[in-house]
Amino acid sequence: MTAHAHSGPSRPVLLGQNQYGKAENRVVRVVRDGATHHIKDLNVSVSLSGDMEEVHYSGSNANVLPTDTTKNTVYAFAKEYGIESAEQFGIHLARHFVTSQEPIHRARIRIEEYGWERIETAGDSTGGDQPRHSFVRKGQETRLTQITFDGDRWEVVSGLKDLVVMNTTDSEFWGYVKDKYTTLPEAYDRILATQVSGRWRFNWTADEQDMPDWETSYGQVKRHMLEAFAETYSLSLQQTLYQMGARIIDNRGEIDEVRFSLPNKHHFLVDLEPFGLKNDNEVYFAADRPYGLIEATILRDGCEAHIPVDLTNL
Ligand SMILES: O=c1[nH]c(=O)c2[nH]c(=O)[nH]c2[nH]1
Repeated sequence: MTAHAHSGPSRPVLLGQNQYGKAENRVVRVVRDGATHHIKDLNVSVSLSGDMEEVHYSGSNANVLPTDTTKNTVYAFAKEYGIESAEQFGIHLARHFVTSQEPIHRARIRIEEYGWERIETAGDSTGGDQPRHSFVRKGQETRLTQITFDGDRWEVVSGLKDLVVMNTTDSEFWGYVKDKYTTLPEAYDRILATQVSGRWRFNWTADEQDMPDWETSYGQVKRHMLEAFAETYSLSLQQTLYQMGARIIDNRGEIDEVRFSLPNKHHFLVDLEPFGLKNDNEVYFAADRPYGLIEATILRDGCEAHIPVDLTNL
């Protein structure tokens, strides 16, 4: 029996509009111009249509370019043609699928682009040859605060969430424990990216004490956090986290405790060798899950921890 057999003669079953492809290919392309890096970060969805009746009716795949191949093409083209703009990249892809595959008559490429800005560190304005490989994703983070008052003492915990940052070099991860389940290759030059969720507790507790300037404090905490992220040569996200907290404690006397929850947003180098292409730390697959989750509190010496371990409880 064929798949398009139908029960009654008066109501034939017909295949209507159909399309297929790989959706949401997350590709990050790094261009390394000496110490100055440039990045493009896209979410690319491929949808193809054409002579696809047979695969629906009988299951014959003779006209089907696998969706897996459309994914590979996205990554290979990121290397071969680069990503000048989302439009240019989409045009290359659409043209390729329609002109190289006889059964494919139409290609629709949808692309979302995530914007990034450079993290400017204090050194940038003075010296010309600062490394420039640190980025913060465009769009505002969400600023948070919690105030508690028991009629006597105040506790103010402020923070932020959804501040996304990336270093395209100066990050390694090696020398870790290896047991019989360990397969992770050691990395000597990897991307380090995270979506910062942080909380910091002010030591202002009594009305009589000078109240901090909350606006200035927030701006400076964020600045120190970003500078520490950009300037730390990282051997682990744990080390970077500690540096971010330590910079805040060292520079902001009004704060005694900082807690971070940092998802390790993994960027995997795509193997382009099957396509005869060398991936010289240029094309990455940005995985959304699973992710490592690195969390810790950094305290001023002699102070007690009050921020809850689970930041969602604050
Ligand atoms: O910075 C990292 N810390 C880890 O604990 C870890 N574990 C892992 O698999 N990759 C990483 N990266």
